[in-house]
Amino acid sequence: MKTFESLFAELQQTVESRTPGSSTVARVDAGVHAIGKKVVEEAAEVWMAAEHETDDECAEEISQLLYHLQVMMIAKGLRLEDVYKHL
Ligand SMILES: N=c1c2ncn([C@@H]3O[C@H](COP(=O)(O)OP(=O)(O)OP(=O)(O)O)[C@@H](O)[C@H]3O)c2ncn1[C@@H]1O[C@H](COP(=O)(O)O)[C@@H](O)[C@H]1O
Repeated sequence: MKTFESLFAELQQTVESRTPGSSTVARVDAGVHAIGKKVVEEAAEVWMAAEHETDDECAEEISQLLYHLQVMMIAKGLRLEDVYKHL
C-alpha cells in the first residue's frame, strides 16, 4: 500500500524524468494557478463526501486531495521536510 511519503517520492521521480503520458507532469506544467483550482475543487469534494457520502467515498476524495497537494508541493519545489516542520 502506498503512503504519503512513497507517493511523493514516486511523483518527484515521475516529474524529474518527465515520464511520457504522465498526468502529473501535465499538471505540474500547467502551473500553480491550475493546480490551486484542483486543490480547492478536491477540498470541496472532501467536504461534500463527508456530509453526504460513505466513509470509503470520503476516504477516496481525501486521497485525491492529498495527491493534488503533493502536485502543488512539487510545482513549488517544496520538500516533505518543508511542510513537516510546521506540523
Ligand atoms: N494518486 C493519484 C491521483 N489521485 C488523483 N489523481 C488525479 O485526480 C483526478 C481526480 O479528480 P476528479 O475526481 O476531479 O476527476 P477529473 O474531473 O477527471 O479530474 P481532471 O483530470 O479533469 O482534473 C483523477 O482523475 C486523476 O487524474 C491522481 N493521479 C495520479 N495519482 C497517482 O500518481 C502516480 C503518477 O500518476 P501519472 O502521473 O498519471 O503517471 C500514480 O501512482 C497514480 O496512481
